[in-house]
Amino acid sequence: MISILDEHFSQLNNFIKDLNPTQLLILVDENTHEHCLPTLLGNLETEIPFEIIEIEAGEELKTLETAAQLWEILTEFETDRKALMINLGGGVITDMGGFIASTYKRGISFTNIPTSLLGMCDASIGGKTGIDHQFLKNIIGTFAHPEQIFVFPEFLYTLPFEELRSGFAEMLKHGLITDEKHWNDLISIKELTPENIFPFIERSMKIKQNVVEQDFTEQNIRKTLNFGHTIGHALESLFLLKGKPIMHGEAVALGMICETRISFLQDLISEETANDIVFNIRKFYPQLNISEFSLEEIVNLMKNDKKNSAGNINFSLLTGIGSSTFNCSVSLENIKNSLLYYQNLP
Ligand SMILES: NC(=O)c1ccc[n+]([C@@H]2O[C@H](COP(=O)([O-])OP(=O)(O)OC[C@H]3O[C@@H](n4cnc5c(N)ncnc54)[C@H](O)[C@@H]3O)[C@@H](O)[C@H]2O)c1
Ligand SMILES: O=C(O)C(=O)C[C@@H](O)[C@H](O)[C@H](O)COP(=O)(O)O
Ligand SMILES: [Zn+2]
Repeated sequence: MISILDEHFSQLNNFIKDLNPTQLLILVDENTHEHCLPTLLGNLETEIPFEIIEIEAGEELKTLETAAQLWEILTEFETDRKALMINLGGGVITDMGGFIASTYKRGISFTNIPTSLLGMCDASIGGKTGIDHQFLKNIIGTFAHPEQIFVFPEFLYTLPFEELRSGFAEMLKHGLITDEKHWNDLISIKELTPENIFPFIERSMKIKQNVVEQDFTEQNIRKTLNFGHTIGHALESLFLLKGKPIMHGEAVALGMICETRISFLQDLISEETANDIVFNIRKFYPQLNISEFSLEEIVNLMKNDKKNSAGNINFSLLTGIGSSTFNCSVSLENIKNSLLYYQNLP
């Protein structure tokens, strides 16, 4: 269940009262510690003992090493199975915290309080938890639902602009795969500010929740939520590997441009529609230089995509603005063409 928090965080307080956990473990990174934790603690009304666990911010820390440290901290705290983990942060914190909670002692309860736009519209919802390993995105993880998700949109006021723009890419994806009106509303935004985005956050959350409810473990339709990620994740991994990490949303925007082009090359959409989509994505995202990466490196990483089966790289593609399909096999030629197309965009 998703609740939009009131100014006193009453829904969260009631939830904790009803659950009555033995301990609260509040996971934050350095930025959410500074910008979001004071608001949470100022509103928390409970006698239940709590511990704050802070990790450094960034995708580079979404690793097995950090996970091991967190499991160790829980054993030091003598955390039992009736504890509640509260993940207060962006997608890195909710992915990592959900993974720790769902594996420690075979699973303790956790709840997500997303603080980034990407977290609110996407990462906190749907129960995909995980960490990266050997630079492969989310390659180790679980499907585990948070008890509840509590959203406080005002947290976005301290989020840096580039992070807001990163989250906006997943919102654009939601429009492209299921809802033309949502897409049109989003591309009409002139300037990416929290106020301009607020009216559309709930729609994105609902789109994600609705898809997940139909296919929690990603056997079919949930794969559409991965549009832009086959190429996006491969490039995100490569940038990470080279020590120049890009934001997840930037990678998704890049991936959506390439995979929109592939949707055209596969005769699923017209060139006019593809160009229109690419034009609108590019209004928000600067071009990334991917010329240092070879096709072979990119395709090798795609071989680890979780949508693949029997050695086939499966893409989720667009069949229009607001409609999509999945399990599409794409020739190496078309993958290459889409990357060259991106590289040569004016
Ligand atoms: N599980 C899923 O379904 C899912 C969906 C999409 C993305 N993801 C994952 O989510 C991650 C990306 O999430 P993200 O973009 O939120 O990254 P993030 O968690 O690294 O947060 C981005 C940055 O913003 C800071 N921050 C967060 N909230 C803030 C606030 N209110 N004020 C100031 N600073 C704040 C963070 O400290 C961090 O530096 C990736 O690892 C991606 O793979 C998971
Ligand atoms: O929830 C989903 O399903 C998604 O695909 C949402 C994506 O935006 C998200 O980045 C997700 O973490 C990707 O999952 P993965 O299985 O490709 O690692
Ligand atoms: Zn994503």
